[in-house]
Amino acid sequence: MTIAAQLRSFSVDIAVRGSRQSTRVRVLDGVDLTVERERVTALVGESGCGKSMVAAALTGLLPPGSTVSGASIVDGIDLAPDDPRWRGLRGHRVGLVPQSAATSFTPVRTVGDQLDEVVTALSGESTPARLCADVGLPPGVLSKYPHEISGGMAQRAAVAAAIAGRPEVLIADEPTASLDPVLAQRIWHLLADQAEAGAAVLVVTHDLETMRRVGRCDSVALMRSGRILRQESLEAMAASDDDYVRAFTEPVI
Ligand SMILES: Nc1ncnc2c1ncn2[C@@H]1O[C@H](COP(=O)(O)OP(=O)(O)OP(=O)(O)O)[C@@H](O)[C@H]1O
Repeated sequence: MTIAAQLRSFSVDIAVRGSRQSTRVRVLDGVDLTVERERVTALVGESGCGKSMVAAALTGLLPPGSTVSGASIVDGIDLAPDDPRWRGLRGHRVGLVPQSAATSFTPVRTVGDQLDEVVTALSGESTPARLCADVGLPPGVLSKYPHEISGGMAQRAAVAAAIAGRPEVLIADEPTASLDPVLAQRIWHLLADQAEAGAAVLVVTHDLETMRRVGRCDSVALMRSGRILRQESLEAMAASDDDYVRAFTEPVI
């Protein structure tokens, strides 16, 4: 298996502005994580432990003014947060399904126009209609504005946009958060298909159960307080008798 993206001893401090002065807060603290090609890796952990920051670190989208140490390596390149090469990588080599899918679309243009723009910009082989079909969206969605579709539909449209360029690394931040179980399974299958086609897929999720049922969870990285506690197979993790670990695996195994 080949590593497609990696964080090595990666720490991030972000500036938090108070009413009088700003302070720096450590949000990632020596994170080690590997995301391999042809595999689906789940990133789990309690709320606020830093999962979205990991997604941001691997897509060059950390908050402005962040100070980092360690390495964030994508496609073999060690990239600082302000490296201009991120622009060329995003979409083509690294795709992101953001946590706030609905707000990732501009409100003033139709979903179809925006997907069309993404396909053109990325020289993608698919079409907006085919991408919609892939993620289980009815074709009528293409003529709608983002405020006219449900949160779950926006979520699927965001997945469609992220896979338009067939990125080698696909990072999805809670892609099934506002979906019913049937649609959630469909999205998991879709992500598994991307891995099957060779992509390295990292999914931030609280839904290991559906992931396991779909049968595609090759590795689980467990976070707490800005650190990765362990990264291993779901079965290996389930064998742990640590209370924090069991809280994530017990409902699943
Ligand atoms: N823009 C910001 N300003 C200040 N603090 C932030 C900002 N974004 C995130 N944080 C803090 O960074 C830490 C990590 O946040 P992050 O969103 O990565 O957590 P998470 O594990 O994804 O949480 P959740 O599961 O609730 O989405 C948290 O303590 C959060 O409060």
